[in-house]
Amino acid sequence: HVHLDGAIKPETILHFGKKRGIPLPGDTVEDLLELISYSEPLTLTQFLEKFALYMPAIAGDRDAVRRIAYEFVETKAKEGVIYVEVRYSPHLLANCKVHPVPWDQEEGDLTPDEVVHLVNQGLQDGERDFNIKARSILCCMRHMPSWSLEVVELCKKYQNNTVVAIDLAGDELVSETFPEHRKAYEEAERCGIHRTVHAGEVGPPSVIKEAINVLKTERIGHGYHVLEDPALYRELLSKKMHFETCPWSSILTGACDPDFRKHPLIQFRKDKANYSLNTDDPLVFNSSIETDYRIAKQSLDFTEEEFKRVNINAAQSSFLPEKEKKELLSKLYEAYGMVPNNPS
Ligand SMILES: O=c1[nH]cnc2c1ncn2[C@@H]1O[C@H](CO)[C@@H](O)[C@H]1O
Repeated sequence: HVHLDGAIKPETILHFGKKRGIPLPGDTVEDLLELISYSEPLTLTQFLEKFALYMPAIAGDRDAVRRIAYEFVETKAKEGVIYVEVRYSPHLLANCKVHPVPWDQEEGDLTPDEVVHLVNQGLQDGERDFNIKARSILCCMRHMPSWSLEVVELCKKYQNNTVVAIDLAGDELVSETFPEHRKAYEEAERCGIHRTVHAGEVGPPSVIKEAINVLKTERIGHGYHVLEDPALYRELLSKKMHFETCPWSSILTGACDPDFRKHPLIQFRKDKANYSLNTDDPLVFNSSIETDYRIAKQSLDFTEEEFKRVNINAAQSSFLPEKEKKELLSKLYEAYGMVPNNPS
């Protein structure tokens, strides 16, 4: 679980800000990070406002969009990741055929459709140069129901051309789930497009229930607040529902109590739930996968065995076609010194 637009290199933001004459809140990487990233809890809404500080430098520029995708793959390869599903909203990177045009940009000629094409190119160039596998997930935004039907159409158009799934991101407390989101997810299911939904990150268990029963989601983005509904939690445990958890993010967005002893991951681990460890928005959280692993190890007492189990869960719950999923699992079993087909 990682957002492309939350995983941009600060150097790249500075480069395009300068090149395009777009004012930024700082001239050096240090100054920029000082304002964009943070390390004490805010609310999810306050966190989401951070994107407005730097997205104008990237959105609407073809080179920038292709480059952030390419560099993303490079960063993940350096972190030792061998497979990643990166998510973003095509509309938030466009400046044409998108209403309203985001980030106070002037109208231009980069459409959401072309954004997906450019991200695909960047990801594919990255796959080739850095020798890992990258797929993408297109996000609907909670507050922008008018974009959702186009999002699912883009998923269809680019299905298996890096795009493997649809997501619903943004502030889950904004309102009830709009009918347009429901229609987009219905169409996704009909067309065999995988589905994940941000739910129970800061919202109540009812948002998770709706994601499952109405949006037919196959994974839950975050999902920490499932623990407030023990019956729902038991049901999801028995169904082996996958939770895409993001430890450091969960503290900085105010989703979870900053006291790690009370963290939902402790319960998930005890119950051997199906979950993964993820970064979410490493630019804004000034982090890498190392940060989240360190928290799991030092504050949540994770063992080597649990790390392995969690990554095998992640691969098993990935949105790859079966054959590629098997190949990914074999690589993990081999790296972890486990006997294939008989992971113990
Ligand atoms: O933790 C999160 N919860 C909900 N929405 C998020 C989170 N991180 C990022 N985004 C939202 O998803 C959009 C597409 O990538 C981002 O622009 C941001 O608005």
